[in-house]
Amino acid sequence: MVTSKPQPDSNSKVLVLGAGNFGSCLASHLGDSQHDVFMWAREPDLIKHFNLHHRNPIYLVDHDFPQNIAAVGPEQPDKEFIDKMDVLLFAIPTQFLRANLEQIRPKLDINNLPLLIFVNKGIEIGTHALTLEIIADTCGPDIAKAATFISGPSFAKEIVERQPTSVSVASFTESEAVKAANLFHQPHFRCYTGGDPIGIELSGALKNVYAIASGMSDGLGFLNNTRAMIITRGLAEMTCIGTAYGASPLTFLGLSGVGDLFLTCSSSNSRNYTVGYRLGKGESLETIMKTLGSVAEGVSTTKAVKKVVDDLGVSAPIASSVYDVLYNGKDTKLAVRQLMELPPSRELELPPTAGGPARQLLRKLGLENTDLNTIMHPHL
Ligand SMILES: NC(=O)C1=CN([C@@H]2O[C@H](COP(=O)(O)OP(=O)(O)OC[C@H]3O[C@@H](n4cnc5c(N)ncnc54)[C@H](O)[C@@H]3O)[C@@H](O)[C@H]2O)C=CC1
Ligand SMILES: O=C(CO)COP(=O)(O)O
Repeated sequence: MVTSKPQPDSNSKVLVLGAGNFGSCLASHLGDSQHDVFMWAREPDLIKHFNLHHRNPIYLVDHDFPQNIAAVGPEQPDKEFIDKMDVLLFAIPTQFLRANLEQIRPKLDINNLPLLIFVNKGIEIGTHALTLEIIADTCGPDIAKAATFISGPSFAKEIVERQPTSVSVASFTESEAVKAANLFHQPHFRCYTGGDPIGIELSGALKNVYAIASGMSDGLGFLNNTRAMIITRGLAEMTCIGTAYGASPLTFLGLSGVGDLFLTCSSSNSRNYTVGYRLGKGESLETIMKTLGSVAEGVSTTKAVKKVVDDLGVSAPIASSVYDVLYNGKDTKLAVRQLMELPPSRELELPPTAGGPARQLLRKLGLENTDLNTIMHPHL
C-alpha cells in the first residue's frame, strides 16, 4: 500500500524529468499556473542557458518560459530533493524510462508518495512492456497502481501557444487521475479522466506506427483518399490489437486513440509522420534518424508491436508493412501495392476480449478482478 500526498494546491512543487519538447512544454504549462517547477535535464549547456535566459536552446527554442521554472541536473536529483516534490512528471522517451526509474525508486517514500505522471507514448523493445509494466518492474506494483498516464492529441508546440487542447488522463487509482486532471486543467487545456490506463497507453503507442504509415503514403505522393484509408484502417487495427490485448475497445475511440491518431497521421508537425514522409521520399531510415533531432517513438515501438501482434495472432497488415519497411528494407511502393492487393475482408471483426497480456499485467499489479471495460464505462 502507498500513501499519496494530497491534491497539489496552487503552489505545488513539480519536478519534470526530461527537458525535451514535451517536458519543457508541460513545465511551461504548469509554470503558468504558478507552481514551483523544476525541470531536470541531462544537458549541462541547456541548464545553464535556461536558467540565464528562460529559454530552452534545443527544444521549443522560440518560447519564453515563465520565470518560476528552474532547470536542474544533470545528476539524478537526490532523495532530499525528491521528498520535497508534490509531483514527479516523467517526459522521458520510453526506451530510457526503465534505467531512469531504477535510479529514482530508492528515493521515493511510499508513505508520502508524490503524484506520479507519465506522458511517454511507446512500448519497450526487448521486453514489449508498456510503461505500467516498466513501473511495476522497477518500483513495484503499488507504485504502478498509483501512477497516472496522460495521452491524447497534444503537440508541444501548440500547447505553449495555448491552442485549445484536450487529453485523456488515466490511472488505476481514480483519485490520482483526478489530482492530475485538476493539476493540468486550464481554460485552454481540458482533461478527461478514465480508468483504462492499459488502453490509453496502448493507443498512444500504436498511433505512432500508423503516423509513420500515413507520412509514408503522403511522401509517396498519394492523396486524401489514401490518408483517410490509413487512418480508418489504422484505427480498426489498433482497436483489434487493443481488444486482443485486453484493453477496452471503446478507449480507442477517445482522445488517446482516434484523436491522437488523426492528429499525427495528418500533420507534418508529427515526428513519426515525418519519418514516414521522408521514407516515402526515398531517404534511408539511418539518415532520417541521424538528422531528425528529436525522438520518433514509433520507430522502436513498431518493433515491439510486431512481436505483440504476432504473439496475439491478430491481423495488422499496416503495422506489419511498416515493420517490413523499417526493419526488412522493404520498398515503400511495394509495401503499399501488397497492402492494396490483399483479398477483400470483413471491415471490422474484433477478437475475443479475454486479453492475455492485460490479464497478466493486472495479475502482476494485484488487480486480477479488474474489468477494464467496466472501469472505463461504469454503466456497462
Ligand atoms: N513532443 C510532443 O508533442 C509530445 C511528446 N510526447 C511523448 O513524450 C515523450 C518525450 O518526447 P519529447 O519530449 O517530444 O522528445 P524530445 O526528442 O523532444 O526530447 C527527448 C528528451 O529525452 C531526453 N533523453 C534522451 N536520452 C535520455 C536518457 N537516456 N535518459 C533520460 N532522458 C533522456 C533528452 O535529453 C530530451 O530531454 C515521448 O514519449 C513522446 O512520444 C507526448 C505528447 C506530445
Ligand atoms: O504524440 C504527439 C502529439 O500528440 C506527438 O507526435 P510525434 O511524436 O509524432 O511528434
